[in-house]
Amino acid sequence: MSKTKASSSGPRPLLEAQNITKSIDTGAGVLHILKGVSMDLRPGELTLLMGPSGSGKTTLLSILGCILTATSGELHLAGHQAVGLSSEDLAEIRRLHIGFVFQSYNLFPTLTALENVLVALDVRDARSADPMETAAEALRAVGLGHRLNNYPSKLSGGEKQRVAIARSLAGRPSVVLADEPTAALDSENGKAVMELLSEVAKDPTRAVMAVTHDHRTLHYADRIITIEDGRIVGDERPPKNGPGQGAPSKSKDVAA
Ligand SMILES: Nc1ncnc2c1ncn2[C@@H]1O[C@H](COP(=O)(O)OP(=O)(O)OP(=O)(O)O)[C@@H](O)[C@H]1O
Repeated sequence: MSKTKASSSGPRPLLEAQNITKSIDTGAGVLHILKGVSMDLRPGELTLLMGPSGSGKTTLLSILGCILTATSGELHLAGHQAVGLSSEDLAEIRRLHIGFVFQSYNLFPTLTALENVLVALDVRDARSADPMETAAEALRAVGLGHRLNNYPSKLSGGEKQRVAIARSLAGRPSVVLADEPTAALDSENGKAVMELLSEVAKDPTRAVMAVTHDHRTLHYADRIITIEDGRIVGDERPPKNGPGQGAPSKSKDVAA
C-alpha cells in the first residue's frame, strides 16, 4: 500500500502537541514514557494512533485529552496551553472541548441510553431548549432511535459503543479521543463502530483520534501516526478509496 507522508499544510490543527515528555518516578527509578512527542490533530480527519504494547499510546491519549499532564512540552487546544495548568483548569478544558470513547464503553448501567446521553449534556452545560429531543437526536444519528429507553444490559457491545459515541458528541467537542474502541467487539460490530467514527470525523469542526491495535481499523484512517518507545516514528496518510481500500461509502448523517 503506497502512503503519503502527512503534510504540514492543510486546515489549522484543532490540537497541537510540541515536544511532549512524560516521566514518572516508579520508586525503582524514573521511567521515561514519552520522549518528545510532537503531533497535531486536524479537523475533518480520523487519525489512528498505533504502536506496540507499552509504547506510550494510552499515556499520550491521556495527555492530549487533559486527563494527565505532561512533564514538559506544550499542548495547544482550543486557545489554551494545557501543560502546567491546574487539575481544575484541565478538567474544564476536558469538559468543554474533549469527547472520550473507551474500550469498555463506561456507560452508567442504571441509566437508559437516552439518560446516558442526557447526563453528558448536563456535564457539558449543553442542555438545549429540548434536551430530551437533543439526546434522542444524537442517538438517532448513530442508528439507535429504536433503543432510546433500553438499559445498557439490554444492548449489544456494538450498540453500547454507539451510545458511548453519541454521548461523546454531546456538547459538540472539537476533539474526540477513542481508546481501543473496537477491541471488545466482533468484526461486524467493530466495522460498524469504525464506519461511525469515520463519519463523525467528517465534520469539518472536529478531529477524531483512535488508539488501536486492531488492524481491521486501518482502512478507515485518514492518517496513521505510529509511536514506538515513546517517540513518533511514522505519520502517514494512506490513500483512500482505491480498489479494496478506503472506508465504505456512508449514507448516514451523523449530527452531534
Ligand atoms: N502510572 C504508571 N506507573 C508505572 N508505569 C507506567 C504508568 N503508566 C504507564 N506506565 C508504563 O509506561 C509504558 C507505556 O504505557 P502506556 O499504557 O501508555 O502504553 P500503551 O502503548 O498504551 O500500551 P498498551 O497497548 O499495552 O495499552 C508501559 O511500559 C507502562 O507499563
